[in-house]
Amino acid sequence: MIAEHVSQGYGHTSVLADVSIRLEAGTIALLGPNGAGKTTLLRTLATVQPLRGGRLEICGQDVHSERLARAARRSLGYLPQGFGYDPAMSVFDFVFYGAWVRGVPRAERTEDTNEALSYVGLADRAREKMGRLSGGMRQRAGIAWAIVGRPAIALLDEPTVGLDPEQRIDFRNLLRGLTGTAVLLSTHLTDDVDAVCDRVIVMDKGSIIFTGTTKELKTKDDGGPGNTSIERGYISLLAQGDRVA
Ligand SMILES: Nc1ncnc2c1ncn2[C@@H]1O[C@H](COP(=O)(O)OP(=O)(O)OP(=O)(O)O)[C@@H](O)[C@H]1O
Repeated sequence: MIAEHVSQGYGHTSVLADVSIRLEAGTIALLGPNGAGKTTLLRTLATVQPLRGGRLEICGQDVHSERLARAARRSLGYLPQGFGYDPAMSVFDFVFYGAWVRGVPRAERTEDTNEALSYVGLADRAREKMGRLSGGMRQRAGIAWAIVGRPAIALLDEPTVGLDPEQRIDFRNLLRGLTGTAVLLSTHLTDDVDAVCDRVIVMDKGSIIFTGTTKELKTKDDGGPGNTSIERGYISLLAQGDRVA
């Protein structure tokens, strides 16, 4: 996926300005303070919100019309923050519905749903109602929704929010297994970044202020506030932005 000079907003408010990114197989963290524009960027890349400016290419196809966006969604798994679900729906039906939304061919939907449920360790809970799952299991069902049919790209908006430490470790192991998928993971938690991400994008005030490897982010550590090298590197980048502004 390639996004070039993308701008986005709501009504008269401009949120993203001149954002360019390239996603390839591997896990990329999207870090940024509240209101930086992470959700807006993920929604834009997921083609939920049409571009205001710039260009979006998904799997080699320039997505400049609703028809092309619909076709591109076949290659995209998008898990919104606090995703909605019908509590009375079974886990199987929830993920199966994800396959339908994505346009997975009818003949492959059941097998793909079972595969995604096995992947996230919920095969034995397939008949359970969504409303009866624990927070961690519900989040795993969300991941199954996002990866059913093995999309080339998975866009996950704060998937570790509300998970306890053990569930977060589980989640990281799941992500490590998603080889071949380009995963963009929005998070506030810098330990998630160190544990599973190859690359990091840092956003602030609607712009990208850093793109690089986790190792490169650590070199921004200036010994200031923060508990880990990544956290200090991240905080120092945000502070530099504030000094320039
Ligand atoms: N539907 C909307 N209508 C108007 N403004 C919005 C809407 N959604 C988001 N915004 C504004 O866009 C800006 C970016 O919000 P966004 O949710 O993309 O940031 P974020 O980095 O995901 O924040 P958080 O970490 O809190 O989820 C904020 O100023 C927000 O108030």
